[in-house]
Amino acid sequence: MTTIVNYEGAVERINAVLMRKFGEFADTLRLVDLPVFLQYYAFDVIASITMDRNFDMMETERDRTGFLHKIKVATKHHMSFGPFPFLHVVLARVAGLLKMKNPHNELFQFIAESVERFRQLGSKPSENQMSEPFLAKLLDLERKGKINEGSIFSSCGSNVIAGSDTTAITLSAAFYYIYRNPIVLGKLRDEIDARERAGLLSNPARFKEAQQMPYLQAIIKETLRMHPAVAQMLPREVPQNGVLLSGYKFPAKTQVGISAWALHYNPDLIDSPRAFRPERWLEDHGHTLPSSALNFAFGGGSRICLGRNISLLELTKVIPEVVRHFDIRFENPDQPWKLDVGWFTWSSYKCWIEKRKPAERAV
Ligand code: HEM
Repeated sequence: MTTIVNYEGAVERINAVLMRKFGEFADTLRLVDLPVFLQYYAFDVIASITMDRNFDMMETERDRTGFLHKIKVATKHHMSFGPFPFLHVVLARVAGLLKMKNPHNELFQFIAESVERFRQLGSKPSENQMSEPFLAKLLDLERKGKINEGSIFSSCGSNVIAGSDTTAITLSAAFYYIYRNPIVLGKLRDEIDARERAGLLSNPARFKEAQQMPYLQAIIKETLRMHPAVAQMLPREVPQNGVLLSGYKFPAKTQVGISAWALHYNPDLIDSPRAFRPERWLEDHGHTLPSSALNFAFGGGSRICLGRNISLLELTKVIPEVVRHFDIRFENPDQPWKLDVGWFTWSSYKCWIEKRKPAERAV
């Protein structure tokens, strides 16, 4: 987590844009497609952390680069053909014959421009950068001969592809659950206001301060349990000599795995799995803490998500800021959100953003 705090400046800069845009939405009474807008946010923030540049998606309120759409198309493709890896070779040949472009070409172009810019700057962060971007660290490793240019491209590309939709989906779920549950919203606001009064919460919240807020952290855990962004089974290959799992013997090279959704909603592991109850993660609640198996949104073992701490930095910083200053009113409060399940579990809902009334703030 210590290295992650290096990226706090980048997150703060992008959060300031989000807060300004929310203010504009409130002033103009706009009905907002929040999950889509949060995708713009997540793309801008991960690009800023990685390359000290952003895609200006929030400012322009559109998928300016087309990356968002292309990543969605690519993940739908992986969803359909992932279980049949041999088909990738055939499809890649067909795409080549049809002269179809790689959907990630523009992203690699964007990365190439950023690498070039950093090389010219001598890897120095720009003036308004409070912290060292990920790319500067990669170029440093390259200079020391530890990685090559291919690794720089794949690392920056992975950050954007793996770290944008996932974080946006989790944030959309967090706001959905918080604002659909007035008791949860009230408790979080009490925590925020009390900390602010005690001088323990800056404006905007520092990561270290918000990490010390038990209810906020319980909300993040419960959101990741209720709505893991990756819906697919996370596959692993059984090693030589096979393996015994739950009394079943699996031979070497068998693909085994589980989806976080199957685990997180397993009634043998958790009471009322469909209820959003952050309290279940709080130790002083007189019950046993949930099993660590219910913490599988980032996967596990040697292939566990490499960006989990970055996304926890983003969630921990942005949720209290929004809740402190804004209310959310849903277009269809009596209907559940719509879900689009593929590789990821995208959600869809519209809402009005409203400024929180000063009288409600006990500060
Ligand atoms: C809430 C947000 C996120 C969720 C729910 C999430 C979820 C996941 C999951 C389920 C995996 C597969 C793990 C496994 O097979 O055990 C994964 C892998 C990965 N994630 Fe994330 N992720 C998130 C954010 C990020 C961010 C922000 C980044 C980059 C900055 C990132 C980078 C990666 C990478 C590089 C891998 C591949 C790791 C490997 O195969 O060794 N993720 N993520």
